[in-house]
Amino acid sequence: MTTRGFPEGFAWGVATSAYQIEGSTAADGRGTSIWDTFAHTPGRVLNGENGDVANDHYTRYAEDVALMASLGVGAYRFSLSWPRIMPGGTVNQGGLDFYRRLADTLLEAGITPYATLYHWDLPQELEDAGGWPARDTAYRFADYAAVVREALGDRVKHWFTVNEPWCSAFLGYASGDHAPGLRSPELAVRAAHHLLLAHGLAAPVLREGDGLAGAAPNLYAVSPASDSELDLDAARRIDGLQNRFFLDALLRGSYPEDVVRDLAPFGFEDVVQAGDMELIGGPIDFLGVNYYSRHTVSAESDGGVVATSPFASASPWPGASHVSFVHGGRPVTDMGWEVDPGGLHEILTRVAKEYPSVPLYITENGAAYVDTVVDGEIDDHERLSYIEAHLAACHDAIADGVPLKGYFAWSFMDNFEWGWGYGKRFGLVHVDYETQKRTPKSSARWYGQISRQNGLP
Ligand SMILES: N=[N+]=NCCCCNC(=O)[C@@H]1[C@H]2[C@H](O)[C@@H](O)[C@H](O)[C@@H](CO)[C@@H]12
Repeated sequence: MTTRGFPEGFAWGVATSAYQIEGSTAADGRGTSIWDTFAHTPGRVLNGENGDVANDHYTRYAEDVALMASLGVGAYRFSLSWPRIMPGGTVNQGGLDFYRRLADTLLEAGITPYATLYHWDLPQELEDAGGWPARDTAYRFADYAAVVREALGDRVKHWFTVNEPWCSAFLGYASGDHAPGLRSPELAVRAAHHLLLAHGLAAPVLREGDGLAGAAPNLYAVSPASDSELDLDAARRIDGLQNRFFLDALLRGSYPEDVVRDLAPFGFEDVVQAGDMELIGGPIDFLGVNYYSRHTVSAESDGGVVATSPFASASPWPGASHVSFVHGGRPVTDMGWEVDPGGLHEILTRVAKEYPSVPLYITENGAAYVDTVVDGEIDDHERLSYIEAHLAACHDAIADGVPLKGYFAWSFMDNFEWGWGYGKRFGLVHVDYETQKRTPKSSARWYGQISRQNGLP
């Protein structure tokens, strides 16, 4: 019974990424990625875990697609492994064949494929040549996009260029929490621009013919801890670095002046070259929004950071290291992230109101909670409630005029949670890593029902 229906054709999906689920990291010509290197570096990932096997999705993809179909979801957002497709800069048909098989299996099951080209697994040889701080990497990404478009464009029509460029740039090159694990704000600001330039160069390639493309930034609602001038400025800085830097560039083709000013001490002025912003702000068919939580910030001096790995990190906030993240008094998930569905409504209505109109997808939303298996069943009511509350916020946003076209739950199944390894479970489907057994949690069955009826009770 649906009392809160969603628009006809709304895409109900689940999402994953290559390094987090595929495994088979040396199969069929795959090259090394920066996450292979990072995860195999002692002290970088909790318990020394890595993606060598992960969910063994590379060999079990048909089983996983059948499970998706049985649940009733209609769309699947996955990522392509750049080092599987272009190891050493050369086209690897063995890697492309896997994604041809995966796309064909999805289409046969009536599931629409949405492919992300970059979900953090940069080929190691490109990192060795300078990584995202090096401008040339953006041009290598455009070459990769052309190969992908040519090989898979007959099967895949929906493309996301880069996933969460904020994470790749600031967790990868400033805090060191993510691969390649560097701690240089100067490199991070260069990486942020070149990830957006990569998007700007690749989007026109992916949009040729009947291709549709966008990017998938991670956006947060941001609140000051108080209405003091210092806290208001702290919130401005974090909102600028986290949200407006990416939204302004992608949707207006310019960077916010206050953020450019805050980043000037790190050499940001020298990174942007003539023509870059026209490319970055070029036409897209939709924008993905990854939303998880709200930041509540105060102007403390401890440079507090919402941890993304269990190891000590530097600040991922160049120009705002004096900021501290405070608890807003809301329930938190197993990641320590506050549950705030109102923040999703806030972000969606803000993008719709303040930026040029563009169709939106929720490309990631979900929650990690500790799951307990009882008699082979997992009753993950907290995760189900989290998703239900955020879907209600989506429904309200649509009613308020937001052109929201779909929602992808993060994640289809438990997977490798970056610096935390396998201990943080986001999946609608439970994975027993000893046996690779998949078990739908109560949230999976519930979400499949919502998908089939295209609405909430
Ligand atoms: N300071 N600080 N900040 C902490 C912010 C970390 C933000 N992490 C994400 O948004 C990642 C996104 C990713 O696409 C997916 O691959 C991850 O599995 C999920 C769950 O973690 C989310």
